[in-house]
Amino acid sequence: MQEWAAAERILVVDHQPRLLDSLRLMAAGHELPLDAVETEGEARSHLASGAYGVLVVDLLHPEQAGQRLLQQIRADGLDIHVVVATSDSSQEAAVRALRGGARDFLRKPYAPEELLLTLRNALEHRRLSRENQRFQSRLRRSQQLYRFIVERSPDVIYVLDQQGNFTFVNAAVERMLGYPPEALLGRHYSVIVSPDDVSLARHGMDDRRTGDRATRNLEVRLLKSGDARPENRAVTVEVSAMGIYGQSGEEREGEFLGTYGVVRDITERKHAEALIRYQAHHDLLTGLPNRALFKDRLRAGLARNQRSEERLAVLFLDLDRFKLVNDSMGHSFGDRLLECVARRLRECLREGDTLARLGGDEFTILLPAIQRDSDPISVADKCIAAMREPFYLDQQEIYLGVSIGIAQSPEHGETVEALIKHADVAMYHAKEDDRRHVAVFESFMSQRVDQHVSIESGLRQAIAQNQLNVLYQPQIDVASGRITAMEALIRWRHPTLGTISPLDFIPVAEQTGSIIPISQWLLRTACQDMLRWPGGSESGTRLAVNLSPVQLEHADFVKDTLRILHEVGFPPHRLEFEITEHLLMRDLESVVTILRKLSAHGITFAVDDFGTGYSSLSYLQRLPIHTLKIDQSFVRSLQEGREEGHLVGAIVSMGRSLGLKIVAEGVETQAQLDMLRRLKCNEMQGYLFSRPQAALDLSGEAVERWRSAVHG
Ligand SMILES: Nc1nc2c(ncn2[C@@H]2O[C@H](COP(=O)(O)O[C@H]3[C@@H](O)[C@H](n4cnc5c(=O)[nH]c(N)nc54)O[C@@H]3COP(=O)(O)O)[C@@H](O)[C@H]2O)c(=O)[nH]1
Repeated sequence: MQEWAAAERILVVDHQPRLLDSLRLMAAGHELPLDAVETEGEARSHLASGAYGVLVVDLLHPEQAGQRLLQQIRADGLDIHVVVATSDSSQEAAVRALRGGARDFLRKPYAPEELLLTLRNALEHRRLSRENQRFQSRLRRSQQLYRFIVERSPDVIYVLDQQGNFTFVNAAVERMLGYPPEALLGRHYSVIVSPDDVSLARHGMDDRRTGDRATRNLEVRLLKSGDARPENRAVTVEVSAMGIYGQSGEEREGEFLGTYGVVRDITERKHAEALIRYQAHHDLLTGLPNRALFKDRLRAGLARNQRSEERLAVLFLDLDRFKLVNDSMGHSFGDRLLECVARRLRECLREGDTLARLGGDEFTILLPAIQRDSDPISVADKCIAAMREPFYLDQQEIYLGVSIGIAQSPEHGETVEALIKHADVAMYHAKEDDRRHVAVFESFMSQRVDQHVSIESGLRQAIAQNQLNVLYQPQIDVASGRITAMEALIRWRHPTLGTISPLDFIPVAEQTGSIIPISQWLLRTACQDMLRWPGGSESGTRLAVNLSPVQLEHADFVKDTLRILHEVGFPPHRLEFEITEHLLMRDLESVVTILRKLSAHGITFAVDDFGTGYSSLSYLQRLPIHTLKIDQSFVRSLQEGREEGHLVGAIVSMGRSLGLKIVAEGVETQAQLDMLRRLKCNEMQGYLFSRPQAALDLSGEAVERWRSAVHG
């Protein structure tokens, strides 16, 4: 429908020119927006402009123009307030006029005041009508808006009656819970509430309170429509609800009418919250508890133990050689390996125990109630045995190993921090125990850890700052007095700690990976020294270099070794690597492969500390072994008639039968030398001949001293 302009005009159509003139005068005097025309044609063209809201027409216009104009207005549906002015004073005329669409009727002749009043009323009526239309239209728009908002709301909006039955619910209920709104109308709200939450919902969904006291964000579980069991179809929602009370009109003021509420699906938020909570307490890679959760459980365990006088134990685990695998195989491989490690460790534990990953390759175990002192050690042994088994990942066979430190409460600490720290300290000790890989905390260990820390940080600069040097100790053929080999032994002159034994820093270097650059530096330096040494060019004098198991696991070990020999110009057949039996306990197959590769270039191998490790000797035939070095402990206890004498004799004859050279280590006395000679062991190394010496000290004079020691 047409909107009327604010300033609507009045059109008067009459065949009496004098009347029209007087009307114009009157209109001008009263500032009425009035136009007066005489003919039907003029009237039509004025009306066509759309500017007229009131028409005064004489029905007795000579050519029935008034009738036609009325018909036209009706036919076109024009919203014009028509006032009929006629001299026909009959009642029928008035009725006819009103039927014809007129709103007012004026009898002619009329007084100007009468017309003026009628026109003012007409204009006022028009104004009120326009205002009403505007109001209606605003109302319609706002209703549409509210309907739009309510229907499109992602939240369920509902109204319950006094009994708690739905009287309104928007379409969101179908999206959220699958019920068409009409299916819920008239039904009690409890039909959609999870059975466990019905009493909770009672306080919220049909809450009679209003304002600040009304229910806000009450968490309940609603049920999705469907046949599934309630626990499978619950949706967690947040309900805000309040009572509705009569205000005026139909209802009594203050009368309780029902409840109005909004329901928001917070499933995703709950998931996000749960995930955040989970992330805060778990290691995302392995899914194990993290440090925070481990500490919580340990704290709870300690509190429980205080009441029950039970004891608990903390095991601190650090993987051996993980850093090497991670560096050489890449971090994603390392990550997957850690997942396998976590699974394997988990299988070694009982239900109530906690296995946590602290980060990197460090894990902790909480044994909350130990019965016997030996329980933690049994668990540790189980973990060590499990970790000794190879891992198979991407068609690769990986050997790791683990070292475990143990601290028990109350004897090793009664707080979370003390127990974890002491288990950690014991773990460092376990790392150095090449055989058992497990250690229970003892107070002296703390000092060693401080030293360990300064060794670890100092090692990084040791090469660059020229703090490393090599000493040499000869191996002598006592039959000929000839030096058969020189063993290179590393030393570290620490700027504050003084000279540090390789026994103290080699294990740290192995753990941190710095053994690789250190060993490369030693090989290069020793080869260069040997070439410079006056006796070094004596044909057949070999250079003996100790090999760390960690070096063998380094992917480029063979390539790097051959490169260094080539760069220095040292003949490979003069190099002998000393390996320990413990190395063979790890992964014999890959050790065989690597040793054979080097052996193909002439490099020889000696088994160091022979007799202290591997029980099976079958490896001697599989590996390219050239020399057996009888461990110092056998030599030290060599005394006439003691069992070790037979053992050394057996080693010598077994070695001979395999075509191996036998070297006795740690020979300190003439008596030992004589015994070894009688046992047909002619190659020896030990303080009796020489302590390890710097390259410069290995003069011809020293060599003479050794020869005289041999020949007495
Ligand atoms: N991976 C590497 N390991 C190395 C390297 N250099 C040394 N080591 C290993 O460290 C351990 C301790 O070595 P060190 O303190 O040098 O002791 C050696 C000799 O000094 C000592 N020895 C020799 N003769 C005697 C003796 O008559 N009595 C006595 N009490 N000790 C003696 O024995 C050690 C040599 O042992 P071995 O290697 O088994 O022949 C030691 O395990 C070294 O292997 C290195 O560069 N890399």
